[in-house]
Amino acid sequence: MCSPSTISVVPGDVCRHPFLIGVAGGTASGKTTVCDRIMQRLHDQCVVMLSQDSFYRTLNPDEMVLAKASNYNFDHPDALDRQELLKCLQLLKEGRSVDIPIYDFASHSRAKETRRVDPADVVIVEGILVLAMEEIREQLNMKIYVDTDDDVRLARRIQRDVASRGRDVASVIEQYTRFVKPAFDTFIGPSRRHADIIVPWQSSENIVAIDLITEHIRLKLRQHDLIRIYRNLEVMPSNFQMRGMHTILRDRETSNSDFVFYADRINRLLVEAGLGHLPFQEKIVTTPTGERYVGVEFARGLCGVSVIRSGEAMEAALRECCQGIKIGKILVHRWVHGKSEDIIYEKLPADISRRYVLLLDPVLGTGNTACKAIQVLLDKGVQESKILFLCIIAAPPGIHRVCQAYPRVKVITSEIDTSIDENWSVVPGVGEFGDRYYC
Ligand SMILES: O=P(O)(O)OC[C@H]1O[C@H](OP(=O)(O)OP(=O)(O)O)[C@H](O)[C@@H]1O
Ligand SMILES: O=c1cc[nH]c(=O)[nH]1
Repeated sequence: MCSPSTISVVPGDVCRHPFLIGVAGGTASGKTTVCDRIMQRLHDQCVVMLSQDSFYRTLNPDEMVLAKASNYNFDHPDALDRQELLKCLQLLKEGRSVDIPIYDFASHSRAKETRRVDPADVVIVEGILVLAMEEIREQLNMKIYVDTDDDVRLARRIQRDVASRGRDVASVIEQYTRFVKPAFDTFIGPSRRHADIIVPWQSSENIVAIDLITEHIRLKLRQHDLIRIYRNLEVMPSNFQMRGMHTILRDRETSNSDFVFYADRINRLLVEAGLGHLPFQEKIVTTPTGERYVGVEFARGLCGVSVIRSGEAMEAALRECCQGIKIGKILVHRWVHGKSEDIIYEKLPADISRRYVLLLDPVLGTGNTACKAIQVLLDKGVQESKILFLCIIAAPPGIHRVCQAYPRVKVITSEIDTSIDENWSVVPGVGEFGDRYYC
C-alpha cells in the first residue's frame, strides 16, 4: 500500500511524474537484492518494481520448439517485447496505471491474467538488458549497474537453478556457455558505460552505495514535489558534479578558500541557467569557412541586483558572463525573532524598470528577504516576469513564499533543502553563507 504524498496537489492540475530507476547487471549479479534494499530504505515512499522478464515475447511455434529443447536464446534483446516495455514505462511516467504481463517460465508463455501497477513516486525496472536498450535508457532518471565478478555470478547461477528451477549442473553450464556468457559479452557488459552509478556487489552488500543512491532519490523526490506545484521554480539538473560541489559547500570542515572556489563554480552555472531564460533574437553570421550559421543574439536590457552581503558573492559570476553589466544592491534587515525586515539601503540602475533583473542571493530560507527585495524591484517599476531570482540553496518555506506571492518571478536554484530550523537556518544548509564566504 502506498503512503499518500505529503504535499497536496490540485487534482487534475498536474500528474505524478515518478522517478524512474533502471537496474542492470549480469545474471545472478545481485540486481534483485539491490532493488530490495532500495525499496526497504524508501519504505515511506510509494515504490513499484517491474522486471524485464515480464516482457518476454510470445514465441512463435518454431521458437517454442527451440525453447522446449533449451535451445532458444532468452538472453538476447530480441527475446523481449521492447515496445511493450517502453509503452508501460511511458504510461507510468505520465502517472497512469498499467497492466503488466505475467510470464510463465515453465511454459514459455504469458498467462491470461495481468498484474495492475498503479502510479508511484518511484518506479524501479530491473533486468540484465535494461541499460542495453537505448529506448528504455532514455526513459530513466537514474541508471544503476550492479557489478559482480563473473565467477561469483556463475557459481550463484548454478546454485539457484539447481536448487529452485529443477536443473542439473551440466545443463546450467551448457546454457551459460552457449547463450548467457555471449549475451553478457555483447550486450550486458558493454551497457555498463551508460550507468550513472556502478555498484560493486561481491560477497558482502555495498551499504555505502545503497545509502548514496537512496539519498539521491530522496533529494530528487523532494524537488519533484515542488517542481510539480510551481511552474516558476527551476532546479538545475543534478549530476554527480553538482552533488560533489554541494557536498564540499555543506561540509563544515571545508576551508574558506574551497568554500569560495566551489560557491563560485555553482554561481557561474546558476548565472548561465538564468541567462538561458532571457529572450533572444535570431542572428545569422558567416563562419570563417564562408558558411552561414543561423544563431541567436543575446538579450539586451539586463542588469543584476545583489542582496547585501551574501548576494554580492554572486556578482563576480555575473560579470564573468556579462561584461560591463550594471549591478545594483539592496540591503534588507533580516526578519529575526518576530522583528519585521526593513530595507536599509538600495542603489539600483536608474532605468531598472526597462530591464530584466537577475536578483542574486545564495540562500533562500524563509523567503522574507527575497520577497522584500522583489517588492522593491516591483515598486521601481520592474515587470514581475522580468525578475529572475538566483540562489544556490532554497528551503521549501522560502520557495512556497516567493513562488506563491510572485508567480511570474522565475526562481532558479541549484538544490532544494529539507527545511528551516527554529533559528531560521536552512537545514541541512551551508551555515551562515556570508561568514563562510567572506571570513
Ligand atoms: O529567506 P530568509 O530567511 O530571509 O534568509 C535568507 C537571507 O539570509 C542570508 O542573509 P543573512 O541575513 O545571513 O545576511 P548576510 O548575507 O549579510 O550574511 C541570505 O543571504 C539571505 O539574504
Ligand atoms: O541557513 C542560512 C539561512 C540564512 N542565511 C544563511 O546564510 N544561511
